[in-house]
Amino acid sequence: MILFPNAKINIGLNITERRPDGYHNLETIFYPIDIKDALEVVKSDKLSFTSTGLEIPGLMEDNLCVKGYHMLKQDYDLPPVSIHLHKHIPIGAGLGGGSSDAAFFIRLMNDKFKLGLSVDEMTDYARRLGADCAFFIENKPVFAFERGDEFESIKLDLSAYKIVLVMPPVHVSTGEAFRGIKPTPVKDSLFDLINEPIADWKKLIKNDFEQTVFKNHAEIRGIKAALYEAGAIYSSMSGTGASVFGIFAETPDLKFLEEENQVFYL
Ligand SMILES: C[C@](O)(CO)[C@H](O)COP(=O)(O)OP(=O)(O)OC[C@H]1O[C@@H](n2ccc(N)nc2=O)[C@H](O)[C@@H]1O
Ligand SMILES: Nc1ncnc2c1ncn2[C@@H]1O[C@H](COP(=O)(O)OP(=O)(O)OP(=O)(O)O)[C@@H](O)[C@H]1O
Repeated sequence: MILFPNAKINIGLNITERRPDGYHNLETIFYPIDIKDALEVVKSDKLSFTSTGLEIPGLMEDNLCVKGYHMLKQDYDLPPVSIHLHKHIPIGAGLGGGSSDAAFFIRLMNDKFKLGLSVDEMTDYARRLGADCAFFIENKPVFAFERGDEFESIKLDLSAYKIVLVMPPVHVSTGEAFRGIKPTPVKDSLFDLINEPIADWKKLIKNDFEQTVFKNHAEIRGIKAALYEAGAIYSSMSGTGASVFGIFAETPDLKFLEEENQVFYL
């Protein structure tokens, strides 16, 4: 069975308080985008994981798909499987690529082996693999809060716009981005601000990680400025970075960025 895990962007990201468990409460809007991996799982005589495409850092057993298999195996009588992942979603990009693979793995195993898991049960399993994973079970635009794994539905459709995603040759780890963050309670919730006209988002909707990540990575700040100069209605770093997206009325000419960066016209 083959599925195509997609990436996400964060529209707004406010870190509101530090939690006793060492995580942070935050507010963000998760929005699915059309940059995808390919994930295949077949029955096998032993568990294996292989990948092609982008090199995935870390050991095979640390891959979130393999962690997902061992997690489900504790509760279900699963046969060994061969997992193959073709990695296309940029890594360490703030695009949730690994988290998406993990969530799609849960969805695929539920279908393939008829585990009978509900959406809520799959979401609970996904939460255990990472704060970003749960969103990808339902995989639709949502307002997320707490660790980023509790959701309120929203109506948000950006299909009338052109979204461009720029990925510089830089890797920002989630842990690095959280270091130096000062949690700040929000005055106006993103749940309300997202309903404001998109032309007002530039002054209303912020990503708190920009203040810490831009300090060490001026090139990421530069990309955001370049997207606004190219006519973006709204631009922001996604998640903990390093990718930056721009929302345009028409497809912009960003050839000057394509030399040093991966540019995705979505
Ligand atoms: C910040 C976001 O990128 C927004 O999309 C995500 O919530 C991060 O989700 P993620 O990459 O799945 O993060 P995890 O792998 O769960 O956590 C990595 C590290 O990020 C920090 N972390 C993550 C999420 C969160 N709400 N608070 C945190 O403090 C913790 O130090 C944690 O050990
Ligand atoms: N299937 C996977 N794909 C990519 N990375 C994975 C995977 N499984 C585990 N990882 C590990 O997770 C780390 C972060 O991966 P990911 O690409 O999800 O980060 P990200 O795009 O910054 O996501 P986020 O928005 O959640 O911060 C990688 O450096 C890698 O070591």
